[in-house]
Amino acid sequence: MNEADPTVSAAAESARTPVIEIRGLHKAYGALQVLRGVSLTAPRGHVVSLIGSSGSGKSTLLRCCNLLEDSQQGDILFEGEAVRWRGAGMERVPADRAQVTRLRTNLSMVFQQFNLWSHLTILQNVMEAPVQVLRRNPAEVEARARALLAKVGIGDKADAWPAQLSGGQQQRAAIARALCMEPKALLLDEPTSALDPELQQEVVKVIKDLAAEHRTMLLVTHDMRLAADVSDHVVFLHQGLIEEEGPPARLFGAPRSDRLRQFLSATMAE
Ligand SMILES: Nc1ncnc2c1ncn2[C@@H]1O[C@H](COP(=O)(O)OP(=O)(O)OP(=O)(O)O)[C@@H](O)[C@H]1O
Repeated sequence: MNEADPTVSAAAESARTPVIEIRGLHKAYGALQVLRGVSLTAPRGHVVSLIGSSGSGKSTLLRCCNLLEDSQQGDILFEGEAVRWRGAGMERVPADRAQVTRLRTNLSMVFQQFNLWSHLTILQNVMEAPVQVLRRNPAEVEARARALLAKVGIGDKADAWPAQLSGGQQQRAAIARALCMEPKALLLDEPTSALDPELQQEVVKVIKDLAAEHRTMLLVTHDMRLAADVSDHVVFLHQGLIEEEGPPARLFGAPRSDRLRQFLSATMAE
């Protein structure tokens, strides 16, 4: 690499900048403190999984990342750029609507319940936001949407309605929809939890393929095998704090905290 070339060093610097960085995040719903000072980093091309008991704050943390939820304290950085706030504490809200839009369109979310629009076909679902929100060329978006539907194995369902698809197919359509925004990262909130075990595997395969392509992903999951298989880094949350984190082999193979050991043995026993 030519260090003297400013374009080369700028590209290298940008590759090193995490897509998402959270520093000391606090979030409460009224009197309920859900996040109590959480920091995490999603480096470019890495998969970071959030695990923990029900109610530990995993989904809330994910939703705070793309500002679907407000937070009262702490920093959220997207590609090194800190979210700007106005107000403080329970009054704190993002100050810059354009920044919020930029962040949301670059951090595409996949929900547990798919959230496809029932009045649109599968192809229309995938094309809707790039065309209507990003104002991209419809013909180019359609070509990309069809390629993505083929990639997730439902190329023949483009003209079907969501209700005509199985849960696994709907979730794969939702992943294609998220990818069609050409986001910098995918935020996946328990993408397999609403599915029967045999349908989970279809979605697991797609997520593994995306991990193999080095897509940046933040994944909330109760599926420890999935977390172990796809993650570069696993974060165990307990009551709104990070109890333990590390590479999956270490975290699952040699957990250090009693709480993580208990959580893993209870989860494996299910
Ligand atoms: N909109 C809300 N209003 C009030 N309380 C909420 C809201 N959303 C979540 N909570 C509470 O915040 C806590 C954390 O919820 P969250 O969904 O983040 O947990 P989780 O770790 O993702 O749980 P699960 O694995 O069951 O999805 C829970 O006690 C939950 O009841």
